[in-house]
This record gives sequence, C-alpha cells and structure tokens, in this order.
Amino acid sequence: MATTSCIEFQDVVAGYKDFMILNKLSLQARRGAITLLLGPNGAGKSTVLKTLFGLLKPRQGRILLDGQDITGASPKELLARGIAFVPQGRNLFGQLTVHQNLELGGITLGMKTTHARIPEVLEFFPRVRERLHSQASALSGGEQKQLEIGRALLLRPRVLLIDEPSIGLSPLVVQDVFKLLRRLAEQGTTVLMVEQNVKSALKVSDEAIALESGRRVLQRPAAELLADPHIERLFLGGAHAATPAAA
Ligand SMILES: Nc1ncnc2c1ncn2[C@@H]1O[C@H](COP(=O)(O)OP(=O)(O)OP(=O)(O)O)[C@@H](O)[C@H]1O
Repeated sequence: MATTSCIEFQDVVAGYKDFMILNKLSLQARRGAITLLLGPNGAGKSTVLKTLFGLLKPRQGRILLDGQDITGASPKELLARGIAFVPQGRNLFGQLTVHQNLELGGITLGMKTTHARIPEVLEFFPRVRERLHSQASALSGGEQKQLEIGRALLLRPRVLLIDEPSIGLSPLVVQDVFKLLRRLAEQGTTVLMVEQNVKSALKVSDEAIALESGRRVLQRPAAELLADPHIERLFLGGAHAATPAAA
C-alpha cells in the first residue's frame, strides 16, 4: 500500500488529566520533509510532539508511523522504531562531559555501536567535537543544543521531533541549527518542528500546519505561506506585536 505520509494523526484526542488539548486532531507529515507546527500559545503544538513520542496517551484516534499503528506505544518502543525527541529547553547532564552525554544517548545501542557512531555524529558539529571532554554545562547555549541534537542523531532516527530549537540561541546559531535540519531532511529524515521564530522556520520548512485549540486550521506548503500577506497577519501576530512602537 503506497503512502507518502510518514506520520499521520487521525482524529487524535489527548491531554492532561481531564483537560483535553488535542481535539480530534488530524494531520500528516511527509517523509523526508520538515513540517512546522504553528499556532498561538497553548494551541497544543508541544502536546502534538509529546503525544507522538508516547509521553501522553491518546484518548481517542490513531497515530500512524509509515502506515503502521503506533497509538499508545511507549517512548522506549517509539525510540526503537526510530522516533527521537529533542524537547524544549536544556536537557543535558551538565556535570558530565560532552562525550559522556553522547554515551548516555546511545545507551540502548550498546557501547560498541555508540562509540562507532559518535565520530559520525560529531562531523555535523565541529565546535562540539573540539569540546569533547569539557563539561556539557561549559558549552555555549548553541553548542548545548547541537549536542542535544547530536545525541538524538546517534540513534539514526527516521523521525526527529524538535521543540523550539531556537530558544536562547543567537540568530546565527539558529541558522546553523536550521541548516542542519535541512541537511537531515535531505538525507531522508522526517522532521517535525515547533518553532516560535516563525518566519525563519518557514524558510527552512517544506510544509506548515497551523493549530488552534488543538485542531488543525491550516496545512500548506511553507513557501506558499511565507508569500501570503494574510497569513502573516494571522499567524505571525506575536511578531507584529513586537514591532517597535514609534519613539
Ligand atoms: N503537564 C501539563 N499539565 C497540564 N496542562 C498542561 C501541561 N503541559 C501543557 N499543558 C497545557 O496544555 C495546553 C497546550 O500546551 P502546549 O505546550 O501543547 O501548547 P503550545 O501550542 O506548544 O504552546 P506554546 O507556544 O506556549 O509552547 C496549554 O494550555 C498548557 O497550559
């Protein structure tokens, strides 16, 4: 059966305790593409990633990975099936070295495989490679985010979920992270990204999905969205509000 969707949500309902955040959400993310999740604060973007990674169990609906039902699978099972998650914020063991953090990332692979893959992953991150024996907490914010991505890449994921990678990073470093995501997508990795930095994220993405109150309100090619002035008004509201007031 031919399917071009790598990830598919079918009428997914999910949330926290009695509070449902995703309300019959349906969406598709194409294989080898970067799909950007947009929407106002609280729309449920991070909840999509958490649900996809098995941190929240859907109450209704189905989630498919390459056409196979993965609804209700645990994070461990999903990791084994090739889904990796880079959550928002800092998620390293700051007291441990860069190398030790990478070793922990490969714990499910065994040390032999992990050690063989570490140099491969570090090729993407020359600055991190130079700091292999430094404490992770001594790296700059951008280097730490790169290390987190590197740790996820050790698993050679076919799907990379990444939540707000630009937080705390300078614009130049953000561009480096985006370039890397582009490169990964071109090598066949499916990337699902949440990013507030909407304009730059759209530039690097293939497809955009906008959520509102846990529902999909739009799914369009990123380039089309970038070129649409109405969309700017609708979905870049935060960026507009930040336009400096007249002195
Ligand atoms: N652990 C939690 N327990 C209870 N409610 C939560 C929890 N995490 C998130 N929420 C609530 O779920 C809703 C959706 O949150 P989510 O983080 O998915 O939104 P988002 O679209 O990613 O927003 P943002 O852009 O602000 O990160 C919010 O109202 C939030 O307060």
